[in-house]
Parts: sequence; structure tokens; C-alpha cells
Amino acid sequence: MAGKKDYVNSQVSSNREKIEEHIKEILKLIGEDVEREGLIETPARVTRMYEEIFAGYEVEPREVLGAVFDENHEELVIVKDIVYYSQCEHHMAPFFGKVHIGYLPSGKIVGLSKLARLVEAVTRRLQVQERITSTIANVLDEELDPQGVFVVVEGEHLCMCARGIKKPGSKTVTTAARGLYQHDPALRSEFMQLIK
Ligand SMILES: Nc1nc2c(ncn2[C@@H]2O[C@H](COP(=O)(O)OP(=O)(O)OP(=O)(O)O)[C@@H](O)[C@H]2O)c(=O)[nH]1
Ligand SMILES: [Zn+2]
Repeated sequence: MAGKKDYVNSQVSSNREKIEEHIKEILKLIGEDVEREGLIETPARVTRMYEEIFAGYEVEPREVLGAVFDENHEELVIVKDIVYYSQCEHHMAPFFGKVHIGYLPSGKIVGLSKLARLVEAVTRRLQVQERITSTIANVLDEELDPQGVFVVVEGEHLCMCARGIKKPGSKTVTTAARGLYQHDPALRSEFMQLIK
């Protein structure tokens, strides 16, 4: 498991040469001159970028939470506006936006930065927005056993903006509710008010 430092996708690191060759081949196949100055380093740059943007595969999302603390705070905790960048698994095109996480503890809390680390572990992969949302909710539900969890993810998908249907500015919003949030619209609207 990767430690606390910034981690990279080790599969990419150990297959660096092969990946570079394939990127070079794609550049040729789209009609580029792979020997021109601007492109000489591109296969290596793309490979280094893959190490970073696919780093999520290095970590088990639930493990990034680390220590969970006993604390008698049983009211809402929200960390909002956690920016993420992910890659859509259908087109390998970026999508990005914000994650808002809230939970109602039941005797156990977690370090606030760990919520952002959880977002990194889940988003730095090939993904769909729905799975990002439900994975975050499930991990918190299972690891903290809280009264409730609510996760809202906003995303702008380049596969919908820059190609295909071409609708720049369209936003996708996904939610996942666990525990009390599943059956209490008032709790959900309080959350929505607080993340505005
Ligand atoms: N549900 C969901 N769909 C996504 C996500 N990211 C991309 N997609 C969609 O995945 C779908 C793939 O559809 P396909 O018809 O197989 O691919 P395509 O021909 O490139 O589709 P178009 O984008 O409509 O041109 C598209 O509708 C995308 O908008 C996501 O995070 N969640
Ligand atoms: Zn896509």
C-alpha cells in the first residue's frame, strides 16, 4: 500500500518503456511526425502523467482513512468543495468537479484530510461518476458505522463537452445516501443548503 506521500501508479512505472512505445505508435497512426521537436518527449510525458492520474489503483480506498477516533460528536460533519479530476472509463477523457461529503457520526470520527484522501484514491482511476459517489458513501458507512452519510458529486465530462453531443457547461450531479439520509428529506435539504 502506498504511504502518505504522493504516490504513483507502480504498474505504469514498471511498464514505462512499453507504454511510451504505444503512445508513439498512436501518434504515428493519427498522422503526426513523432520526430518533430514538440513531440519527441511526448510519449515519456504522457507516461509520467499516467503515473499520476492513475495513481488511485495503488490504494485500497478504505485503507486511506487510517485511524478512526472515538468522539462524542453526534452531529453533522461536512467537508465540501473537494476538487477532483478523474478519467471517464468509456472515452478515457477527463471529467472533474467537486465532491461534498457529510456524515452524522455515531461515536466515531475520522481525520478531515482522510476524506480528501479518500476522494483521491477513488477518482484517480478510470471511473464513472456514479461509482465514485457510491464508493465514497459505502466506505464511510462501513468504516465509521455512522448514523448517516450523504455524498454529492458534481462533474463536467469532457466526453460530453468537447466531442459527441458537445454540450459545454452541462453538469452531472450524483448523490448517495446511507443510513438516516436515505429516508429523511429534511436532512438532505439541510445538507444541500450547507454546501451551496
Ligand atoms: N452514467 C455515466 N455515463 C457516462 C459517464 N461518463 C461518460 N458516460 C457516458 O458513457 C456513454 C457511452 O456511450 P456509447 O454510446 O457507448 O459511446 P459513444 O458512441 O461515444 O456515445 P456518445 O458520447 O453519445 O457519442 C455516453 O453516453 C457517455 O456520456 C459517467 O460517469 N456516468
Ligand atoms: Zn466519456
